[in-house]
Amino acid sequence: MTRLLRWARPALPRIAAGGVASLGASLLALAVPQVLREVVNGPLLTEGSRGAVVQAAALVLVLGVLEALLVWCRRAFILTPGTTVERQMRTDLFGRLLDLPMAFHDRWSGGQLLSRAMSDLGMVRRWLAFGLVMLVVSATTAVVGVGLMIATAWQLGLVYLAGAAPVVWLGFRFREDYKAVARQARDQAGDLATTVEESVHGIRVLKAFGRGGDALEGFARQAEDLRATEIQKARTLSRVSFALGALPEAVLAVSLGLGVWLAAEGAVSVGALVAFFATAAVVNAPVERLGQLLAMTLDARAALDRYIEVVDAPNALTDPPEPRDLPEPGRRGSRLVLADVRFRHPTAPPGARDVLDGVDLVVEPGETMALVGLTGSGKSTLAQLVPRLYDVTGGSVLVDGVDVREVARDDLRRAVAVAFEDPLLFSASVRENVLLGVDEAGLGPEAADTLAREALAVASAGFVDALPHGMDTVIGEEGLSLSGGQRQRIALARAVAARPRVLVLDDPLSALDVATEAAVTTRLRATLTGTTTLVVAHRPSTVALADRVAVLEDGRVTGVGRHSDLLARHPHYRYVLTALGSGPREVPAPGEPLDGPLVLDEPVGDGTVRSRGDR
Ligand SMILES: Nc1ncnc2c1ncn2[C@@H]1O[C@H](COP(=O)(O)OP(=O)(O)OP(=O)(O)O)[C@@H](O)[C@H]1O
Repeated sequence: MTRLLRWARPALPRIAAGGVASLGASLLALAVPQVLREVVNGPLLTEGSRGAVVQAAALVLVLGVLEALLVWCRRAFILTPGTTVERQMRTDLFGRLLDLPMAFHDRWSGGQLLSRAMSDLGMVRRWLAFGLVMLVVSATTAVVGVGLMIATAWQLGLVYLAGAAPVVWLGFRFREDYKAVARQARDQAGDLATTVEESVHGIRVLKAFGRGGDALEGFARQAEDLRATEIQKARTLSRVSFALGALPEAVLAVSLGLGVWLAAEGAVSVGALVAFFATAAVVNAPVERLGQLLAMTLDARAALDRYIEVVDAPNALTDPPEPRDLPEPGRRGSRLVLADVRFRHPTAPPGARDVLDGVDLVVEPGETMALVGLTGSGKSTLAQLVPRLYDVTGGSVLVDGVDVREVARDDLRRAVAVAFEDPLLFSASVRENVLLGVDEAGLGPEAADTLAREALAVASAGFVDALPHGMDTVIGEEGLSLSGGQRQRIALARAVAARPRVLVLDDPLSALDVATEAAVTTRLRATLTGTTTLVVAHRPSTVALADRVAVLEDGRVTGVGRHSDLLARHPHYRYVLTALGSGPREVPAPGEPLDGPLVLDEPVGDGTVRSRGDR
């Protein structure tokens, strides 16, 4: 638990003050029996003075009031620091999640991360604010109390102490048993959260395939597993709680018999006997509580372990110690070079070949290069290497001659914008979504507004004007639902608005109909002068956006050239286009066989698209 110091250090003075207050309250409780001893041995048994009894009663009252006051102080001291530590830990976790590379996020499910950020940290806070202090105070009260009991009547005190031996042994056994189930329960709760998250995310698919019942069954099974683990936890705890409750009581029964005999023999005074049992009553409560507190500590430890696993997850994709600035781009734009690039996913099975196996590609300043290859050939992977969402495992990616690993990630990602095929929009207004990659403060609200409008116009997102509040309409998960093509156009506008040096488009027009795609393509070509663009293309109409095409085959680029040239001399390119099968086919003339050759739209120099109807 010492790892918690990293976050708890600023809160330690208040926690320690709370601990001192709590300890004071417990010691005051232990002082009451000592007053009783004096009363019994003095005024009650010998002098019979009424005044002395009243004095003692007043003292007990004062001690009681002080004890209550100190308990209140403990709460006041401890309540805030726990919540502050929790907030800081949660913020650090979120910051870390944003910083960790894609390779980390590929491996971790959303539910596991969510449960670590929420319920695990809640557990740590409760332990810090209550468990830790009570554990220290209970243990100290027990030790001081037993010391007092030995001092009051040593024979009886030693009997009580002998009863502690099995308690310690039980405590160690409990620790071993409980530790494993505490961790298991937290992991299962994380899995359950993952199931909820995935099912809500994929609710459309579940409904469409009528799999709601199966999903519910699977969820119920997981929930039952979690319940069984919680029951196992409770059983383990109840065993030790029973022992911690029953053992001291049994020892007290033996002590009572022995104590009466010792008092009859005159070996201990009646006052000492009364004080011994009154102290034992005070000590028994924290001893009984120890099981609960130990369980809470082990739960908090499991929660902290899970938190630390994320916060301390290794991150190999970091900023260089001395980041370089990208040089000013040339008049025509930036040059993108992939030199002998190799890549394999960290989760790739052993023996699997590298996804990229020595890719060499040069995208000249201001040029638009389409990347074409069979499905699974590594096009998206290659595209993600440019903004450093993954790091190459060999070779290098260079923007204007500088290796992307030598540039600070924020600088690089300002220079390289990406639009993905699956456009993720945040729960925010259209305007905020479009301006995500823009330094709005530096630009001013009016210029930012104009930029957003222009970017939306380039992406042919005129539909935004018809939304209830135009650009201020909230979209995304908690806002208005948009069609796939509408979302793609907003994501494209977001990439365009960032005014990057290098634009990476991972098939961002796939959901558009051919006419809209042609309109977007034409506008993009007119806008992209001075921007170097790499576009992953799945259909010939997207290829039309490009000046040149690169063919990705077996992890290498096996051909680069104009679409028409490649079509003429690159068999794999022809095969890929045929295999994709998404290119427009010419309507066959009456009598012409239906399986005629594929006819592709061909890009012409000025960026417009001409259909090759005259084959
Ligand atoms: N996160 C990942 N972890 C492990 N392997 C992955 C991961 N992402 C992709 N792959 C594998 O890498 C290979 C290339 O995938 P990639 O998505 O780059 O292909 P692609 O050419 O873009 O395919 P498509 O045309 O279908 O979009 C595939 O074999 C895929 O299974």
